[in-house]
Amino acid sequence: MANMRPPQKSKLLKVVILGDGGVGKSALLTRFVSNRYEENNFHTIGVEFMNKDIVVDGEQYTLQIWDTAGQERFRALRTPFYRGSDICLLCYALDDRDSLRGLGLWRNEFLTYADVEADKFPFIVVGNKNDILPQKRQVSYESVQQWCAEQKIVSHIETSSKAATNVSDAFVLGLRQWKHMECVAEAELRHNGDTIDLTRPIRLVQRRLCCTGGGGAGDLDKDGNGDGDGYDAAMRTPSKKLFGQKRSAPKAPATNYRL
Ligand SMILES: Nc1nc2c(ncn2[C@@H]2O[C@H](COP(=O)(O)OP(=O)(O)OP(=O)(O)O)[C@@H](O)[C@H]2O)c(=O)[nH]1
Repeated sequence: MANMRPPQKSKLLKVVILGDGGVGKSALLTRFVSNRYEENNFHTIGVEFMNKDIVVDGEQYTLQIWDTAGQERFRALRTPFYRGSDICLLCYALDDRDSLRGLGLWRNEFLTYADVEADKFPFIVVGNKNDILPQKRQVSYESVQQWCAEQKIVSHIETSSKAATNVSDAFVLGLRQWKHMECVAEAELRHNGDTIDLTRPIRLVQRRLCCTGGGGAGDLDKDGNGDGDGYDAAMRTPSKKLFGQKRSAPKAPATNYRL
């Protein structure tokens, strides 16, 4: 009887993973959601998505994570799914310098089709395969840091889906960046009081928690079993954004697509 608190509502965030074919986008998603790794993955065709519930800084989130096809020939199949995104992971592989060169193109493609403002959107740069031998590395951490600075991207992390290194941290980094940008947007709204959208009173009240978070990345998994590939009720009420999204951008359909 003691613990009768009503269940906390989960915020739904749409995350899109982009990058050249073979950098390990699908492996990253599989490791994060199911804690599995497969050596021989098929190329993704179009898009696929999976859900993952996590708790960060005491708040519950459902991440709806879209894995996209990195091959150019699937461009028309993947781009319609960029709209309504909250976070974008730009991936390259540490043993493939071309995949780093491609990041700018991926970012531009995303900005075009998601219709968001570059400097107000949470991009996370993810260098995958950091388990490789040092002699196989083609991309230095420093060179990517420099590229990120030029693009005004503040979040960069190296991961390994194979060795399960920093994979959850990459998604949490995205979430924290999203939260930070929401706080900034909220502060701007307060500052320009005359432009506050009065149709969103509930959303603004919810946002009081926004800047209060602390804690580390240790509180990730809500359920621990990581099998979040189901269609969650929360998906029918995706959250609205205060930042980044340009006006009148419709949400991508919340359906279980596998093209
Ligand atoms: N060494 C190492 N290899 C990895 C890692 N992640 C993925 N790979 C390898 O890279 C291959 C490609 O991984 P995928 O996840 O299919 O790559 P993708 O980016 O989804 O590729 P597309 O579907 O074509 O866009 C896999 O078959 C693995 O062999 C990693 O962390 N370390």
